[in-house]
Amino acid sequence: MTTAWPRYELSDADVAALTSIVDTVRATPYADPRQPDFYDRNRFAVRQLPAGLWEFLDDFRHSEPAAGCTVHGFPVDDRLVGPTPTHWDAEQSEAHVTEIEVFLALCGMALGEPFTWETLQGGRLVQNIVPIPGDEARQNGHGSEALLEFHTEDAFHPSRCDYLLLFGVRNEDKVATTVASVRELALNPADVEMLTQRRYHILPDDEHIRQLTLRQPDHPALKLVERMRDAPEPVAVLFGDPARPYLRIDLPFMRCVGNDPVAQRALDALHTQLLANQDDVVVERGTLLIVDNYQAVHGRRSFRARYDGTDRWLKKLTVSRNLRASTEFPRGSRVLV
Ligand SMILES: NC(=[NH2+])NCCC[C@H](N)C(=O)O
Ligand SMILES: O=C(O)CCC(=O)C(=O)O
Ligand SMILES: [Fe+2]
Repeated sequence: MTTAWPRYELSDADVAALTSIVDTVRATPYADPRQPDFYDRNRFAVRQLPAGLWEFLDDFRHSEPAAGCTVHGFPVDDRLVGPTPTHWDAEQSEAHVTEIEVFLALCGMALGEPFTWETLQGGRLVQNIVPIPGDEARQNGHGSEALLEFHTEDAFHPSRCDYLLLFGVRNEDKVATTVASVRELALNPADVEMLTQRRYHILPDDEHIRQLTLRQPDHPALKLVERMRDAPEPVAVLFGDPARPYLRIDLPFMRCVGNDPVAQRALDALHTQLLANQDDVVVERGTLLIVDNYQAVHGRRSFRARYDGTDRWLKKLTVSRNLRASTEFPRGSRVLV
C-alpha cells in the first residue's frame, strides 16, 4: 500500500470480550444481523465493545484521518463456515457465520446506522460477496474475470452509505480490493471546476434493477430505481469543502449531461489520477476493511473463480451517519429504496 492506513489489531482480551458479547447477542430473540430489528434491539451491545476497538472506530468516524482503515484478528475457523456458496442466496446457515455477522454488525453500529436497499439481496442487511457462475464479466460484487472498476458504493443514490464494511470469511487466493482516495489527487484547477458542477448523470448499477426484475418484477422499489435510471438528476463529482472535497463517481454507470467534452476530459483526468494512486488491500480471512465512501472509491482485481466451495467470500455491510436525512423513507426504516 502507498498509504499507511489506521490499523487495529484485536488483542487476546479483545477477542475474549467480543466472543462473550457475541454469545450474549446470539441468545436474544433478535440475533440475526440480516434483519433490521437486530440493530434496534441490540444497542446495549455496542456499549460493551472493547474500549480500544470502540475508540479506534470512533476516531475513524470523527476525525476522518484516512479513506480507509482495517481491523485484524477476529477469529474465523475455516472448517466451521461451510463451503463458499455459489450464489448470494445459497449459503448454509452455519452458526459460526452468524457470529461473524454479529461482529461485523457491531462494528457497523459503532460507526452509525446500518441499512440496505429493497433492491439488493432480498433486503438483507449483511450481504454476501461471492463469485457467481454466469456473472464473471459483470460490474457487480459477483464478477470475477472482469476487473471491478472504481466506484462509490451506490453513487447514484442521495442516501448512499458513509461507510462500506467488508469482512473476509475466505480469501485463499488473496484477491485484492482496490481503493483510491480523493485526498491523494493532484488535479488541475480547470478540471476541479468542471467536476464541482452538476454536469454528470450517475445511473443505478445493474444489480439494483436486475435482482428484482428476476425475482419480484412487481416490487414497487423497481419502479423507483428505473425512474432514477431513466431520468437521473445531474450531479457534481466533487462536493463539500473545496479544500477537502468529497467525491461521488461510478465510472461504468455515468455519463456527462449532454455532449460535454470538457466535462468528460475532467472525468478522465480524475480517473487517471485515481488509478495512479490506488492501493491493493487484501481482505483476508478475519480482516475487516472499512472504506469511507465519501473519501474513497473502491473496486476489485480480476480473478479466476473455481466454484468448488473454496472461492473468495466476503461479508458486506453499509452504514449511514444519518438515516434521518433520507426523509422519503418511513422513520426508522433500514431498508431503503
Ligand atoms: N460500478 C458499480 N457500481 N458496480 C457494482 C457495485 C456492486 C453492486 N451494487 C452489487 O451489489 O453487486
Ligand atoms: O469484492 C470486493 O472487494 C469489492 C466488491 C464491491 O465493490 C461491492 O460488492 O460493492
Ligand atoms: Fe462496491
